[in-house]
Amino acid sequence: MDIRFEEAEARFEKRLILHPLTLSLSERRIGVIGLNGSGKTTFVRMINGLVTPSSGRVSVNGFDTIKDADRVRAETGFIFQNPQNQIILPILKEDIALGLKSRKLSRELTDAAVEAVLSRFGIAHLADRRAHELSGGELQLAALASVLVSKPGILIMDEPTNQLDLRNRNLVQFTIDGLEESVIVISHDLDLVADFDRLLLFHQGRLAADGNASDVISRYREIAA
Ligand SMILES: Nc1ncnc2c1ncn2[C@@H]1O[C@H](COP(=O)(O)OP(=O)(O)OP(=O)(O)O)[C@@H](O)[C@H]1O
Repeated sequence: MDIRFEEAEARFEKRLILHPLTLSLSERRIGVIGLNGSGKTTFVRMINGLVTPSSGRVSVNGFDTIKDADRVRAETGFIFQNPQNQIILPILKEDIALGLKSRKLSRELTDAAVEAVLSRFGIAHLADRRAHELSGGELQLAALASVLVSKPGILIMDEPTNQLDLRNRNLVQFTIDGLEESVIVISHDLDLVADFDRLLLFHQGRLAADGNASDVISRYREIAA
């Protein structure tokens, strides 16, 4: 994974939301923390091109998020804060197959890929269930399957343990820990990111700390106090 921000800033209308930022990301597990409204979601949305820089540049594995938007979307899977918004078709296996549509695979290969990704997350038994019948934790795993079926190398997750009970939260943590893909996770759940390779702390639209987890979490505790 090679993500680069070069003096990249984000504005909504004229308001500066993310101050010009220059950094490179290559670690396998990166956490993004900070107070509500500090700019975390805006930052991760700049990585997959959902938010484009109003000046400066963002690139993912050498692809510019504006000029090569399609390539950037293919490299980065995005799991939104509410996984129910991620699942479009009512039946889970059909929704997951949707992620493979652009590949124009045969029915057999599509079915095999869907089965494989559902098994990977231990939810093959939910293949024929309706998405709205799933529990929060099952839905979170289903959202992971629906994104990873198209094999993006980078996974971005916005508060993946939000609203989950302890068991499902642990399940999601265990799943993240076992992923071979690079992951960038926004979380207010500090235990989730405490052993990540690198943490970024945002505060008032600026990168306030960047480094190993214990140092950055300490800084966050000072800011929040
Ligand atoms: N589409 C938008 N239009 C205008 N302002 C926006 C938009 N999206 C976000 N903002 C503003 O940008 C700032 C940063 O928002 P952002 O969602 O990036 O914060 P966050 O750190 O992810 O917050 P939270 O922890 O509450 O999810 C906030 O003041 C927010 O109101």
